[in-house]
Amino acid sequence: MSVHGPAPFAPSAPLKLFNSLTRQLEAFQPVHAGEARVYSCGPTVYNYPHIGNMRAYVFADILGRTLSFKGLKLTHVINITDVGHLTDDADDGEDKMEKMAKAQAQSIWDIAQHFTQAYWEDVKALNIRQPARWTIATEYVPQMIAFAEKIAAKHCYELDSGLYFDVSTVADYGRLARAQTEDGEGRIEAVECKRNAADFAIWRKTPPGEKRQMEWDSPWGKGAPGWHLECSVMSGEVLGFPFDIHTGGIDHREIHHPNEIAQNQAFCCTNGLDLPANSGARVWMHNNFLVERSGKMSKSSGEFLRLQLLIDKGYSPLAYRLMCLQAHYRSELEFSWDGLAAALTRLKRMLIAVQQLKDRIPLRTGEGDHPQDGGGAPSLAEPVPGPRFTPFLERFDAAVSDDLNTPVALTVFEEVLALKKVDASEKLAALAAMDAVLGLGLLTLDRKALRLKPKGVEIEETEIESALEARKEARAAKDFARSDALRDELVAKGVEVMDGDPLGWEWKLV
Ligand SMILES: Nc1ncnc2c1ncn2[C@@H]1O[C@H](COP(=O)(O)OP(=O)(O)OP(=O)(O)O)[C@@H](O)[C@H]1O
Ligand SMILES: [Zn+2]
Repeated sequence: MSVHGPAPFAPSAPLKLFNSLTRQLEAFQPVHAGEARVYSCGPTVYNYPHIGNMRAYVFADILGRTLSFKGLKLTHVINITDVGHLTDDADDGEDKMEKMAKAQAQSIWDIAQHFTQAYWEDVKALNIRQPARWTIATEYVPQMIAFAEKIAAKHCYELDSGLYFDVSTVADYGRLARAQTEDGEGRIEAVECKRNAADFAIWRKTPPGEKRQMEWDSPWGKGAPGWHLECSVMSGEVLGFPFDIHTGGIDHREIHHPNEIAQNQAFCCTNGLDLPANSGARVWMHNNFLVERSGKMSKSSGEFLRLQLLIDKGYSPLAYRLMCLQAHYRSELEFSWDGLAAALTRLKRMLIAVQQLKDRIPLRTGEGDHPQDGGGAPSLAEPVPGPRFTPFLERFDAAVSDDLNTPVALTVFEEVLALKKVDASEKLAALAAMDAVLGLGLLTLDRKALRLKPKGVEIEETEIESALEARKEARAAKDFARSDALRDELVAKGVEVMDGDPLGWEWKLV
């Protein structure tokens, strides 16, 4: 225990997470004491991610940050699916990657590389922390073959088109899917001779006489792994079964994750095949969809919203991050431009308040008015909020520990932001502790980052500043005709002048 100043806040609220497999909130119990091992289903890199896809990774990031906040050593893995995901999750249709490669007349490897990069750029722009490992599906094919070989005799059968998993060989198949609907699987039997409609290919053979761009030798002939096999293998390989938490979008509750679970049961079945003990992960978590008025945002539907479009229209990606945090991850979130604009305004208010607070903290040693710093410079890196902030941090902790209740956590953050007559350094420290979970980056964010220039606007910031300066002079000289003319000129160039803006933004691009 330190004798110098207050001890750092230690979150102690019990962490409860909603487990889709048991359909209840459960107290989080790490498999390995003091650790949290998390696997998130990554994108299929046949196209740009849309902002709905990115909601899944903002959610996984908040989960990871919360686990770190709770003092657990986090190992987070996100995969990149560059082979094997068919156009229909239920084992039907073409490989998404092959289809795109044909349409673009490019190699699958180039397509994969291009869209993986695009996804990583969005990850960065949204302040999503880098996972411990990105696992690329095509780098794990030998392990996939080994996994399939281990379960083949007891759980699989071979058809001309591939090696199929017999879902009747495991207990309680599809339990995860039934968590959402009781209507049964409702799948289309796409392949003749399957024993059960829900059976799925864990290895797809290359048809005779064909050559695929991505194919590997296997005991079942040349071919490619199935999408579900990939995630079972990469998660088990890197994190070890059972690991703590498996995440994905809510669509994965229907087919992808039930199939992963069936494979994991087959692979882990040392003591029978029961669920949830053999599902491979202790907790299965799913984020709900980002929807538009017309329905779920989907890549397959052609037109979709990319993060870049938001940026082109002048919205900081962090406004979208905040929009995600304003909803609970298990609620549907409807995207609207108005909603995004409101999130941006909220973010601006937060940022201005943080900046005003920072302005109150002297940066140099020896200025004497911060005795609690022991004479050193106030350190943003090692914040220690004093006891005044403990009740707030406790409420923040309770909110995020309550199945990641970010909407409530945000309001606690804003309450602290609004506190008057408190020590500025301590307040900043409390905000830093909370922002480490929210990931808005408010302590280091520059104002300019929130004043992005929409693509269509050609005016430069210096030009705006000098017009504003000239306008100030005109007003001082009571030349209101000139002041109005300057304002109108700016409006014509897409700049709205904000006279009397309490936040001091002065202008914004419209
Ligand atoms: N509209 C959405 N809102 C939230 N999460 C989504 C949405 N659509 C997909 N996801 C999730 O995004 C992640 C990445 O999905 P993936 O790249 O496999 O998309 P996809 O299934 O190919 O595309 P789509 O379903 O959009 O056509 C998955 O966890 C998926 O569940
Ligand atoms: Zn997956």
